[in-house]
Amino acid sequence: MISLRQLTKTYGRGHAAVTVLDHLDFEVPTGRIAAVVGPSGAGKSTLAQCINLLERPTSGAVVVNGEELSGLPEKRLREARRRIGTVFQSSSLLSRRTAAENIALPLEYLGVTPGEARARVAELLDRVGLSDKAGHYPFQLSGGQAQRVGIARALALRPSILLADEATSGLDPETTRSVVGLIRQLRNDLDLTVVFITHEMDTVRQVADTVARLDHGRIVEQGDLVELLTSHTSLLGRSLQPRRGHAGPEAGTRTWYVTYDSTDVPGDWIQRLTGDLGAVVHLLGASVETVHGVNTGSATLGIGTDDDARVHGALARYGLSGTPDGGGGSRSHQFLTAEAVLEDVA
Ligand SMILES: Nc1ncnc2c1ncn2[C@@H]1O[C@H](COP(=O)(O)OP(=O)(O)OP(=O)(O)O)[C@@H](O)[C@H]1O
Repeated sequence: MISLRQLTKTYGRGHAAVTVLDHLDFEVPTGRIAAVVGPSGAGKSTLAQCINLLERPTSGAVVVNGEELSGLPEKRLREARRRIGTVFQSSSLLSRRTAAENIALPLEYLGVTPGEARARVAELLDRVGLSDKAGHYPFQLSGGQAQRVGIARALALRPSILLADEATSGLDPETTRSVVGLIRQLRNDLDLTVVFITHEMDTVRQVADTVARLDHGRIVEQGDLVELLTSHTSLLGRSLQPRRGHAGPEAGTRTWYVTYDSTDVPGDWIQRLTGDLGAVVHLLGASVETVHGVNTGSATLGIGTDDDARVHGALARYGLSGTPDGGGGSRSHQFLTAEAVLEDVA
């Protein structure tokens, strides 16, 4: 488990002082993957550096499995860092070392014997599916393979916490999916606690158990991923929904923005809604996906009735909530982009 207690980081002094993390409280139980999202400048990188103890917090505590690491003297801090493995954005491999030699680096610093290091590196290469790339140099690896080597290196010293700082940023969607799958697999196998810092909402939906939104140096909203995705009142949940466009309405219909507001929306809800309302229901756009076994998503409909109360009632019957276009819905009821929602709240 990792626990951040009243974590504060201030750069500079006096009039020039900037408080980037402001008495932030955050906890990730053992074996869970917590995504941290937030707008540019919210303090995500600073948070990552305080978690892996590359930066000392100005005040507050970083506690791992009950032990406060942030207050340790320098020598013990070096040892404490071993409990937190970090994967960075560009895997930051040394170009003159092979994949195996890069993974061995933390073991060499620790003074592990060459024989032990070889065995551990072979095991780690196997875990990340790259046993056949041991002798390859970084320029001979794809972006996804390099990131896998970075993950293996982060795990070399058997940390209990894995910190991923924009670890999939810059990777294509297919490679991201495979790296995310690996992280979830490693979490399962090694009971890792994972803090996954990212600005990519699509990745959050694939990787996270829980999501926290950082803003102005504090966690301002957090929750279980599926609960957030099925809550029409959560701005964070809305910002997690995929972005999409939709077709224009046909004459005689009104546009409705509909979200899955329950974990058991029936698959044939559009058909049932049409029957209930006795009116046309045109599908103008939709994005539905299964997240951790639950169907979540949103749709834009053109509905051929002006009886809003009946539409609200019918939607609620199937675990959906909706807002008609121009029907007094606030901006937050429309499908905003992730950035717009995050800025809206800022
Ligand atoms: N060493 C430093 N000295 C002074 N200010 C800093 C320092 N590092 C970061 N900051 C300031 O802290 C704030 C948060 O920066 P940080 O890089 O943590 O945000 P971020 O959420 O990671 O942003 P992005 O998504 O754009 O990378 C910014 O206003 C930045 O200028």
